Amino acid sequence: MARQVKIIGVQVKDIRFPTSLQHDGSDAMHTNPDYSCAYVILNTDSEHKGYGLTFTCGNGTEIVVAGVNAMKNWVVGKQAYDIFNDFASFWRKLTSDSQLRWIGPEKGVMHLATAALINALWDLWGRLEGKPVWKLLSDMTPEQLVSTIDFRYITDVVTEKEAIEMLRKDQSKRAQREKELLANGYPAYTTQVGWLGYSDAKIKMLCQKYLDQGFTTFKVKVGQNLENDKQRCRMVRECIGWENTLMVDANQVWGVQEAIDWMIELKEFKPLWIEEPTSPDDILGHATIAKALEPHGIKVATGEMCANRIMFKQFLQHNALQYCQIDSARIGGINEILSVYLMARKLNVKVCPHAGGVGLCEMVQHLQFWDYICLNGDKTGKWIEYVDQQHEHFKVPTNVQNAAYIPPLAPGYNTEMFEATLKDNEYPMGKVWQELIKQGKHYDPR
Ligand SMILES: C[C@H](O)[C@@H](O)CC(=O)C(=O)O
Ligand SMILES: [Mg+2]
Repeated sequence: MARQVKIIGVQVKDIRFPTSLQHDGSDAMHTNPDYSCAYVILNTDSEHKGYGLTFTCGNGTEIVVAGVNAMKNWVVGKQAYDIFNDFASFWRKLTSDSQLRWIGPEKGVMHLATAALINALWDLWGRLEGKPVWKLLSDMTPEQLVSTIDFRYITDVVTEKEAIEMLRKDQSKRAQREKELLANGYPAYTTQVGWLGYSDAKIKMLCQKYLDQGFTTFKVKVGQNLENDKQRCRMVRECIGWENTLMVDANQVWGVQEAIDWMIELKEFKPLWIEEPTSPDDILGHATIAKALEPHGIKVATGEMCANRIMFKQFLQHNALQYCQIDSARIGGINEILSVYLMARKLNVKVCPHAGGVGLCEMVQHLQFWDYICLNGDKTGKWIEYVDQQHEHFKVPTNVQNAAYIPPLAPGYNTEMFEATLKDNEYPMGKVWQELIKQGKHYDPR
């Protein structure tokens, strides 16, 4: 019989890191991000807690915090296993609250807040079972796994029955794949060389650093200035050579034709993909770009700002992406992300998770490990993004060795931050922010 563990309280904090000071995380659209998160702590009547977060870029985190506060009554007072044993129904109730859904539905701030809460629930579940989340997922029967997913709006691409069949197909291979993954890890690519605000000297130094660490796949930000993009791509190619892989990321700055024209100018650098070439909502625009760039050998990647499974469904249905970049904190947490993996598998599209942000590397690895063990079994031409930032604030940070993510063994979703981090980085009263505000050094949009 399932244990009785009651959720007795939800705390949510606005945690920010002043990354804009060094231009860490900068791109053509987000020129001054302060990597931040709405950080959720689920208190229970046991010794266990659950920790979850959703990523933000600084200002606005307080709105996501308000979103979590508006939803927390769905969780407080509930038995954790009542949620886990009928997770899809709980997820649907949370995202379909008859009043709150008007300010979504299933998108924007409310869906970020959903992700933070749902991520905390999965962390709690992993801790209660004494398993890292990737293992919790991988040990589920196909029926149990599918019972966590709300299939509303996606059965025209994948039904529950088909999902169970897909998962059953490779059930006998799970143990061998898990062993292989624990031994070799999962390939990572790095974006750390590519933030748009970095100087040439810093980019060259970082290329060498990550080459020395064994990385063979690198991503560079583009889209602000064509001549500057050419110069930086040339410089990065000179550092990493032509045998290694380069991707470029425009973070939505272009219109459709502009994206095509700009990328034809950059094709001499042989980028594998152009990421987020245009508005994240423009499915047919992405399809047009993908078609136009196909003869030039450039694929389209997107997903870090894809609002929900329905948008992903249409991107996948319309060949609007060739690399599907699920994000662990953008759509409504693991339950919804699993449905995207299932659709991508059915339609034969590669998933390469997005991880540029706080805690995203920590979380998203679990999902890709599960995909490898239970669904896909193939790592060829796939990577998990790796950015080398804010890991020191997590109790169990990512472990990337020789450009491969090594599966964590600690229970949970790797989302717990140190107490000192929460105290010092809480916005605006934490020590870090009080000092910056006093010195006038914090980001000011004016
Ligand atoms: C604002 C974030 O750093 C963003 O640039 C991340 C991103 O696009 C990526 O990692 O990809
Ligand atoms: Mg990106």
